[in-house]
Amino acid sequence: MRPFVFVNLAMSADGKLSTIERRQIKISGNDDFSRVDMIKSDADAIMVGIGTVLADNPSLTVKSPDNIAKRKNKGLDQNPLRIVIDSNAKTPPDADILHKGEGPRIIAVSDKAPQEKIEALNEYADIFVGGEEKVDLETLMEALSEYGVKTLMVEGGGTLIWSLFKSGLVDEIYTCVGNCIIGGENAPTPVDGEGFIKEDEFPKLELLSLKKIDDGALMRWKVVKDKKH
Ligand SMILES: NC(=O)C1=CN([C@@H]2O[C@H](COP(=O)(O)OP(=O)(O)OC[C@H]3O[C@@H](n4cnc5c(N)ncnc54)[C@H](O)[C@@H]3O)[C@@H](O)[C@H]2O)C=CC1
Ligand SMILES: Nc1nc(O)c(N)c(N[C@@H]2O[C@H](COP(=O)(O)O)[C@@H](O)[C@H]2O)n1
Repeated sequence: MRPFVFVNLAMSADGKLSTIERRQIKISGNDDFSRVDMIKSDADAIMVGIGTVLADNPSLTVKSPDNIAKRKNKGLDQNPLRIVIDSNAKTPPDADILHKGEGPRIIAVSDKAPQEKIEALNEYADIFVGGEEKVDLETLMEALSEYGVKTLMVEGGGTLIWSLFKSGLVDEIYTCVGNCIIGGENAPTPVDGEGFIKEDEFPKLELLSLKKIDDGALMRWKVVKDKKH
């Protein structure tokens, strides 16, 4: 058993998540930010990689008072469970994700994470330990399911999204294409990592919807399971 996993990302018209300096930038507009807040507030949990925490210092909180009120009325915490994939326990103890907003957090580390760093983070978050070098995402998903997580939103970055696709752990992906060009051959893209080589390994997608949003476009894709092309 694992949660339903959907990725949400914003990329430039030339397919970049950020600049070569990995600096956080606004790619999508206000309507998209409202949409993201809504789907985040409907999710049981939200996940990012440590690369994103170090680059952007996100809080991953629900921002709109209406969305917060809706969660509270359902008896939920103000924010979904926030999860960082962090093999070496490098999350800074003063990171916004650990301090801003109410609600539980999990830092997922691998067996090689230093014990003293785990203990420091354990003051603010539960710790999941699994995987020799990198976090074992499959085992983590099973643990999240047992924890009651039915829907999991993944906010990036490209390295984590690659691992999830490689392990067949993505069900849907929202791609917001903003009206800008970033460029840079080493700038992060939605799916980085090693990349698939053979055509029959490419995850196949079905387009569920396509619409204009702000001055860009929003696509919602379903990952087609067990179909090779
Ligand atoms: N435009 C957008 O929607 C978003 C953009 N970003 C951008 O993405 C960039 C950060 O992305 P990345 O550097 O790719 O970092 P990332 O956020 O994908 O984190 C990857 C890191 O997680 C750790 N990790 C542990 N276990 C892992 C596993 N099993 N699989 C994969 N990673 C594992 C590794 O240390 C790895 O380097 C930043 O520039 C950020 O601004 C991030 C989120 C959303
Ligand atoms: N959906 C979306 N659109 C953009 O234009 C973006 N730049 C991002 N970036 C990611 O969203 C996260 C926001 O964190 P906060 O909760 O607002 O602190 C952060 O991880 C950015 O990388 N997303």
